Amino acid sequence: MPKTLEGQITMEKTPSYFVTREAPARISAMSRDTKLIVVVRDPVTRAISDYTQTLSKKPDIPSFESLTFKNRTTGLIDTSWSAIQIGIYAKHLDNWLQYFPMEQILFVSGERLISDPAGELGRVQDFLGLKRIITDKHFYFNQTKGFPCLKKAEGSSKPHCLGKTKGRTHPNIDPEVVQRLRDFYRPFNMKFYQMTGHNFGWD
Ligand SMILES: Nc1ncnc2c1ncn2[C@@H]1O[C@H](COP(=O)(O)OS(=O)(=O)O)[C@@H](OP(=O)(O)O)[C@H]1O
Repeated sequence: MPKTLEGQITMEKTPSYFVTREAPARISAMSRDTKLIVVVRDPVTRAISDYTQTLSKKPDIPSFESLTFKNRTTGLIDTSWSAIQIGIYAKHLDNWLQYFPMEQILFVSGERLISDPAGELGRVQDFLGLKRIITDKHFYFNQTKGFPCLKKAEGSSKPHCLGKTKGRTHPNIDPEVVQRLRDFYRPFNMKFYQMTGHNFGWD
């Protein structure tokens, strides 16, 4: 990490840190004051999104339904499949809480980032002790993309949406499998709401 001067904030973005066992100890050893921001979304949608991304690179992989189960007949979920494992947020958070207090971690709702991007970024700015510079007036809803986009990209006067790899159409998944996954995640989600003091409304 580069040295941070007075009045500067250094940011680093690596999604996999949240689920990497060694990351909290290493980051804490570097700086105990580090603030951590994690974007979380409904773990079932997250798993399907994860699968959709892999499918776009390797079209020959087995179906989502077959990867979900260790044994489809008994309904035993394959928790070693990373698409499933990553969504057990309470377990990963437990690991971080061994090194960082809850006050240093902000969980951003992926759902609200879409429905109210300025509101969610308001929380981020407050958490970082920044003035609320980014507000509603910076966004518009792009009907073609189906997502909020920036009215002007940084250093440009043109609107800017996220790229093609963000906001892909998900495949249809057998509703029974989706329900089984909802049942699987419910207790972990409840624990996560308790730990964060925030109901993300996934159930
Ligand atoms: N404004 C806006 N525009 C487009 N997409 C948006 C936006 N806000 C949030 N999202 C959601 O971001 C999801 C992809 O982000 P990821 O961090 O998973 O992408 S990546 O894994 O780093 O490629 C992506 O997930 P999918 O819909 O599953 O593709 C989007 O739902």
